[in-house]
Amino acid sequence: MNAIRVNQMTYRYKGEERPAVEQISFHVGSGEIVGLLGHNGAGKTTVLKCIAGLMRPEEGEAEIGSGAGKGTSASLGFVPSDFYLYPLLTVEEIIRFTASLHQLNDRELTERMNAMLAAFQLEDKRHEFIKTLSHGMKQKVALITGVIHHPQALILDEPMTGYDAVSTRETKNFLIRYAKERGAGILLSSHRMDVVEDICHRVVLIHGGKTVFDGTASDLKKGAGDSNTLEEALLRMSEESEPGESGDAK
Ligand SMILES: Nc1ncnc2c1ncn2[C@@H]1O[C@H](COP(=O)(O)OP(=O)(O)OP(=O)(O)O)[C@@H](O)[C@H]1O
Repeated sequence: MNAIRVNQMTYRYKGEERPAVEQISFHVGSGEIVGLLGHNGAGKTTVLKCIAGLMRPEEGEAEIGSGAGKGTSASLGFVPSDFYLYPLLTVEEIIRFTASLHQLNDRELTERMNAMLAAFQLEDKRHEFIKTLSHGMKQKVALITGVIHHPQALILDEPMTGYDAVSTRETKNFLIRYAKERGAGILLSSHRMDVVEDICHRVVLIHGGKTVFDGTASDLKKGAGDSNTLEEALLRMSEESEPGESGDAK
């Protein structure tokens, strides 16, 4: 079963001659974590926002979830890289507010919130105002708000930017557990290749708005001249895809 299926998706920003992403297709299976990779400007955020329904592709579509929850907002969790949390609410208030949009009952919500605050070592911050938190703490709260309703598909744009080693480990463990225990599909964009190698079952590499690889990280390295690291593989694959792609021809 698929948590996310992207079918021939093309998106062009208003007034732009070239589409930012073109004919992108891939899927994220239930229980699978997929990394969306690519250099700055490759089109990752555009793809994620189209999948999340924040922008309407000019061609193609994304299907979210399966079974009874298919296509409903309950089946999707999205945490953008430029997430916004109202600064004058407390951590608990903002989680409760988000959960109220999904009609969770109070017992369910309290159990989930307590477990997640504990997983991210934020229990002592529950009554603090958002404005008093560090960026890393806010990012974890944003993740909690994106996942509190237990979506089948979780989409995360750069979820671990600027994280220290402890926060990175907490979040990696949380995502691995979430995908496994709930059978959810997670799609995340990241420039953190260590994270991608550790937790992603597959990677999708886009370059100049087009898919240039879909497979495992180790196959990506093998296919890119037996690269030692994922960074090296990315550089090589992107260079190979350069002629005619003109990803920077804006
Ligand atoms: N609002 C916009 N209007 C016009 N062009 C845009 C807009 N937002 C993004 N783009 C262009 O679309 C292309 C893809 O951008 P996108 O933000 O999806 O890339 P990205 O892979 O997420 O990059 P990064 O790793 O830097 O976050 C880029 O060429 C970018 O300049």
